[in-house]
Amino acid sequence: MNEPPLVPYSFPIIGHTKEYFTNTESFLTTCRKQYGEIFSLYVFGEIITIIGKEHSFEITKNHNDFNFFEAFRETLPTDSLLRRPITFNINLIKLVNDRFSSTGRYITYMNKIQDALKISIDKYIGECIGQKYIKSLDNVASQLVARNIVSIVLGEKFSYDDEIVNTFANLTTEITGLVHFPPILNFIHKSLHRSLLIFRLKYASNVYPKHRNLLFNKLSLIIKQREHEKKELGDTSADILQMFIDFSTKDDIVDLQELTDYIVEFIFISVQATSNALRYTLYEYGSHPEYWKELLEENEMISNIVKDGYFDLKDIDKMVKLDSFIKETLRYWMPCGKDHNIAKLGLQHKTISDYFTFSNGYQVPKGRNVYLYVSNIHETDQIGSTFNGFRYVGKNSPATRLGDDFVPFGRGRHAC
Ligand code: HEM
Repeated sequence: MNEPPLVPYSFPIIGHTKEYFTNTESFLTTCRKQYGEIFSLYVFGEIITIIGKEHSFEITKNHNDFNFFEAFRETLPTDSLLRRPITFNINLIKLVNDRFSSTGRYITYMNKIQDALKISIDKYIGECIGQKYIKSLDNVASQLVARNIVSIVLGEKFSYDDEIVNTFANLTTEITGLVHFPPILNFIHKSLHRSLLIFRLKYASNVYPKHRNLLFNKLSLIIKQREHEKKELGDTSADILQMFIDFSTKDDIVDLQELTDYIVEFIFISVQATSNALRYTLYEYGSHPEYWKELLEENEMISNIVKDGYFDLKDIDKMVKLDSFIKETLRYWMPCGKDHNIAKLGLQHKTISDYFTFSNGYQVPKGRNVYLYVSNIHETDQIGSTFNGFRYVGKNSPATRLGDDFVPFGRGRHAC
């Protein structure tokens, strides 16, 4: 019997490295024209498979054969750093589902978020009477998001603690900065690249120990304070930190190392993606003055009817133009970011069954890394595709609604 065909793979990337890194988009489009919706490349000693829009849903709908999460755990620096069992991630996801869904308790944090935003805006931007120059939007966006997360997770009091806000803001970027270099050692053996990453993270830089020690020390103080203030704390059911403390408590003793790891992991999942989304939205806003008037009018209209100075979810739902503008930004930029080298590929998956067979008969073997060709799925790779900030107005398609053609938050069982 004939073996079903494996996904065809093209020329080694090394021969085309310059083209690949200088103009990934046109390189991938050329490959797609040549090989179709599924093709593989030989990148730094490893074969990777790339899937365009026609077959992407087969992956996202077949999470039993393709495990995003395993790949996520294998590639996130936290896996090498923390080495926690799978229950650790399950607990974390349970907490996020319970506390952060828009229908659930998220509403409890709305005022905290707005207070934290006001502090950050005053501190990093201030009054804008004339024009202002923001030196690093990247820093400002991470500080804005980090302060919110600190306020929600550790409590409002800590949103004034700049040391802790800085750690929340910088931990992910500084660590991913350390691990972003091409896996050239794959040519010798795959495990060498991984070993080098772990070495760089753990021993060759003090970035991780510095942030971790700060978190550990602050958390031990918080735990001691909580012991004293037990009665005054009252109902802690909306308290995220308490949930992390409960996960880390055995026989009435809090394992502070484990608690610190929960906070580190939470920073990884929440801060960078959100501050990237904010930064990208501001870039698009800045470069499209034609939208300013309408977006401001919508905002002013809703701000004028807000009574106690805080927006609630209903007010925010009324900002349909802003929501559409954000969704269009995410379509262009996420989940990979236009500014990265391998910008157009994202949501890495790994085959976990012996073989995965696509509807066109092609197969990928076990262990193969598969990437979604996101700009193809989002159709931003099409000639003539233009940014249309109000594309989704009146379409009943909010930024949080996922679909086969909109994957910034992933798709399927492990979607954000
Ligand atoms: C604009 C902001 C964000 C973006 C674009 C984003 C994007 C993503 C993406 C692409 C995934 C992978 C989905 C997949 O496997 O298909 C993911 C997973 C996840 N995200 Fe987000 N995320 C954002 C904000 C957040 C925040 C603020 C939190 C926490 C409060 C969070 C918690 C999670 C968790 C727990 C997972 C893992 C889900 C699972 O494996 O079941 N994300 N996110």
